[in-house]
Amino acid sequence: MPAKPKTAKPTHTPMMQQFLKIKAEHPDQMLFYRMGDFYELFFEDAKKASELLNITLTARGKSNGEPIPMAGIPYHAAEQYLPRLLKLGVSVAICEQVGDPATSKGPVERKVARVLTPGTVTDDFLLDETRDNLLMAIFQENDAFGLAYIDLSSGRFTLSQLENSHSLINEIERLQPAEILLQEEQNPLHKTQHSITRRASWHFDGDTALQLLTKQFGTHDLSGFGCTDLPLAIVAAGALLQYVQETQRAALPHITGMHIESTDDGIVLDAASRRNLELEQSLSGDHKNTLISVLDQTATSMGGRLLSRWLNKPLKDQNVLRNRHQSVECLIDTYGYEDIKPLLRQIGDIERIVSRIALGSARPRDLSTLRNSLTIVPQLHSTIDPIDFNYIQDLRLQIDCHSELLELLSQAIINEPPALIRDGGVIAEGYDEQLDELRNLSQNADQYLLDLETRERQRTGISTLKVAYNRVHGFYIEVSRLHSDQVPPEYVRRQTLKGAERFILPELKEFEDKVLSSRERALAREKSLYEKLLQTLAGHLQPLRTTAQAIAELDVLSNFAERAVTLNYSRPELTNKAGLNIVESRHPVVETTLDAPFVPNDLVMNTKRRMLMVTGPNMGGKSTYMRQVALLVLMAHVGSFVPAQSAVIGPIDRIFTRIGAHDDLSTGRSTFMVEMTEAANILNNATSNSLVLMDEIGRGTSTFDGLSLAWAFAEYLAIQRKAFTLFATHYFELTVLPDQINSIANVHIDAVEHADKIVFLHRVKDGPANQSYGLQVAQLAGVPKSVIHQAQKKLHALEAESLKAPEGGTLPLALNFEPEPFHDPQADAVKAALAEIDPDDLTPRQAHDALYQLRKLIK
Ligand SMILES: Nc1ncnc2c1ncn2[C@@H]1O[C@H](COP(=O)(O)OP(=O)(O)OP(=O)(O)O)[C@@H](O)[C@H]1O
Repeated sequence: MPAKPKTAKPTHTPMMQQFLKIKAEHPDQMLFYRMGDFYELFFEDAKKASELLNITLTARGKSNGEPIPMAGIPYHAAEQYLPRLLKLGVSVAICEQVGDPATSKGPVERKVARVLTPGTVTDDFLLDETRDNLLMAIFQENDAFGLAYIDLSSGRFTLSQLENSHSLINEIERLQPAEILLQEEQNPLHKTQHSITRRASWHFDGDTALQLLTKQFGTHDLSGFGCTDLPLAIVAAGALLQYVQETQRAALPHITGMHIESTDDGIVLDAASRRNLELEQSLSGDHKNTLISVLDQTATSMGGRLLSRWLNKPLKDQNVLRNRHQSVECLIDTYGYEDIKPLLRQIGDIERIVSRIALGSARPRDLSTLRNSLTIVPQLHSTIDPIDFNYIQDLRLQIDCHSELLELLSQAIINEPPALIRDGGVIAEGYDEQLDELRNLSQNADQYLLDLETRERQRTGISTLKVAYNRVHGFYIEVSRLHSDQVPPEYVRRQTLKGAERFILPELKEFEDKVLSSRERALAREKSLYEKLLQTLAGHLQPLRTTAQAIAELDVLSNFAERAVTLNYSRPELTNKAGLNIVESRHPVVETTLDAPFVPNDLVMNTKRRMLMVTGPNMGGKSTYMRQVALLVLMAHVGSFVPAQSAVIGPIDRIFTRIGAHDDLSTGRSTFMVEMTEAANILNNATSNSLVLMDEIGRGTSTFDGLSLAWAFAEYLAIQRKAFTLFATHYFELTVLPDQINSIANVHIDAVEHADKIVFLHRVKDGPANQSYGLQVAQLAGVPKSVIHQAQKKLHALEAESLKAPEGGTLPLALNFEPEPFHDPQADAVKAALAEIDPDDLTPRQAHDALYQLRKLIK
């Protein structure tokens, strides 16, 4: 909730009135109000900040008789607190003192200098270098949605139009925006964990959007961007641009156009599949044991972010993918990746630096990093030169040396500049004559003062005379009280202390003015040179950005090359012939976590073998097998090599997964409901080019219902949808399906029983499994022996009954057992022994012995 200060009343101090006026303009942001060396927060903002940041809540003055809640943070600590607030989805308005306190009547003039919101920050310390920071706007009309999103720190601006809320949720899940703009009264997201900013309806207007966008891009209309038939997306883009302009309060020269994204470009992965395949986040919620944790050894943060974008948007275009695969192969063959990597490691985040240059907020170290990075480019060129492949050579051309800029930066910025331009010391000597002169003047002051001190000591004969400086009195001459009567008449007394007296000289005063003003002038000169430098650099945004993007791509490709060599991946072959033929495939993540060797497995699917019914013991490796196929297909479609000996992959349009069961508490859906919703999506949308993973569908309900549903789903997918489906199940009844439907085949994961124990072979073989080994696995898991014993009895009874069932009725389900008490063999033995004992017949000695015997039975 935004802070709601009461309307300004005359009872407020002038400063509080000023605060309330500014706060009224920023009701949705936490207002950091600068007072001297602190940012102060008042009213609700103070309470919220104290809670979120764990800072002390105090009070200042009174409002309507009540103390005003207040909390504060030192201004230099803001960089520690701001990221925490933004991460929690809180937007902040930073209000600075702009007037001079010395000359102000009443409170010093203040203005909001910056508005920081989770989706619009671009400062290094507020961003996660490994991921894009996206601001998204959504506009809804009936069931359709216009979507626009921007990564402000790269200027990448993208639009799309979506047909239903399902696609919208998928896009949000894929993009993970830091902040979402929604029209006030629209609520297409219901409960969401993303940070939402509500905007008034008039921000979502078609005409305004058109005007704003054409003005920003300097175009007559938007036809050049190919979005004229995307009216909803344009509305969203307009609302988004308006918000960015409002929060940045600066020109946005790096936002030069928009890119239209169509869901047809890539392989569609819905939100559930994205989660199930653990691409960037494991099911337990962390980064460990995810696909990206295995695949990402990129050398630059730009490369890391590009890899993440690629993984989240696998492509269908086989030409682009072949280029990537071929590039990876060339980088391996020439060992180019080995030489490129150490060079790339020395390259900074040019992409983000360029955006900060565009926004005028680049810091001195951004410029030195840019300079140091550009210095590496010639070496990078000579490493790439021998690689004889067009695609790589095109990248080389895009990576420009920017020699002019490099020279400019080398001359302008000192080697290791300070973090901020505020105190100067950034511009190098020799860059600007005037600056050098002013600096000389102030630097030579020390020598002048030493000379003056020596001269005056000689002239007055006072050997303890000193020349010194303080902020109140400026430069002065100090003489001990003992000698104060020896000072010459032109000394003007300034201050009398206990043991000393301080004087000034007209000459000293004159010098002081000159030095101090030269310092100020040097600083002002330096700041203006810095501004000019930023402006010059801003004239080269596009070529710099092209360089950054090409470096990022080269990084990802050499990363793929290195991963392929290190992890023994091979180049996939993409064909137009439907099907998958994979030899000796492995799970890219599981294989890195095992101590034992991973057992590789083959997979053959084609138009005659569209569905594989996968059976086998629990823990046998069914889920692993199915997931590894999906991951391998996905990896091939981002340009990576794959963990297999060979892989021939036909066209794939979507990957669907229905794996695992969990309650979706945020939307109030039970495990079974989640399972059925995901299954419904698959049944409705899978095509003959889709890859579908169905893992133990139906287990969330009664056996009859579950089996019937699984059966019907399998039939529908095989006959109606003709999708390439891996269907793992424990319902053995389903293994008869291949007899009825030609395109279904049975495979099973092998296991053997050895000395009463199950041994998992993890090997996929043709045909159905002959046993499920559920009890053995339960035993392995530590289920008490008595329970296993009881289960065995039930199992035998069930099997016996099922054999008696009429022909075709293989279901051992219609059995009606009387509930039986559980038997504990130990308890039975003790009971039997006790029954044997007649207490009246025992001597004390025999009773004692009997007790010992009984005790032994329960060991
Ligand atoms: N091909 C393999 N090579 C080596 N180990 C494997 C292989 N496949 C699976 N495993 C190991 O077996 C474990 C269980 O695999 P998985 O979860 O895939 O079994 P499952 O058959 O799906 O079990 P359940 O039916 O209980 O869900 C994995 O965590 C992994 O450690």
